[in-house]
Amino acid sequence: MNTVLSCSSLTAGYAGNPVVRDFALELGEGEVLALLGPNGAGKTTVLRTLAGLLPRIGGQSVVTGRPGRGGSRGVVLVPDHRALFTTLTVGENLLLGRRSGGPSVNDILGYFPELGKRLDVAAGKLSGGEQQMLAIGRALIQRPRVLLIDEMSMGLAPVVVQALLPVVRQVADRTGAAVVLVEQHVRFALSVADRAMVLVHGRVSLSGRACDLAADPALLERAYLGEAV
Ligand SMILES: Nc1ncnc2c1ncn2[C@@H]1O[C@H](COP(=O)(O)OP(=O)(O)OP(=O)(O)O)[C@@H](O)[C@H]1O
Repeated sequence: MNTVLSCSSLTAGYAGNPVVRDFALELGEGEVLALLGPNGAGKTTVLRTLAGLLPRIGGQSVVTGRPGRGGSRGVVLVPDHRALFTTLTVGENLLLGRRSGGPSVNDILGYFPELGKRLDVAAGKLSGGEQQMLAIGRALIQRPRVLLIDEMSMGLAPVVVQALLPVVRQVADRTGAAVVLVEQHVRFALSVADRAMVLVHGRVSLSGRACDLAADPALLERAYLGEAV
């Protein structure tokens, strides 16, 4: 499998103060990683650092493969607050992310047909689930090499999350993007991910195949508590 994202000895944090230490990750084409862990563990800090929004304190983070067309180095982050232009329409929000030679608005509607009926509606008037679709759609139209999704379920009913997560799997399978998914709905996340990591107090306490972690809730619980596993 071609490696898309590789980082090693990554130290991440704020104003030179480390929050995450010695983080290492290698992700291949079309691979989905669930990055799990309790509140304050450093998951968002990892995503923001991988996206280049937060300067690295130390270590390496490299994206390989075809040159990225969206965001820094082809890495696109969908933040937990979604960061939509609420007064612009769905169509306008999508077009703002469009890159020449990249996917069209219609391509994106293939993932989210519901948005097709709402193209002229202001993003701020959409339901929470529709807003999340739009946030992911706006990331996809940038044709990410690496797609980082932070707490896609924030404020959404579990049934909505259950409907949205399979799209993440489809995106990875169809476009070859490597995906890092930060998600509090652990079971749902593990059901679409290939691999998973548990981060506690800025360090990885468990890493393995998603199916193995899903099959061993006691192991996951120990990892969340930061116990040796
Ligand atoms: N802008 C900031 N400046 C300084 N410290 C910050 C900043 N943002 C986050 N932190 C600290 O970094 C640590 C990790 O936060 P982070 O948001 O990465 O955790 P998280 O695992 O994503 O948590 P949650 O699941 O609650 O979103 C916390 O102690 C937090 O207080």
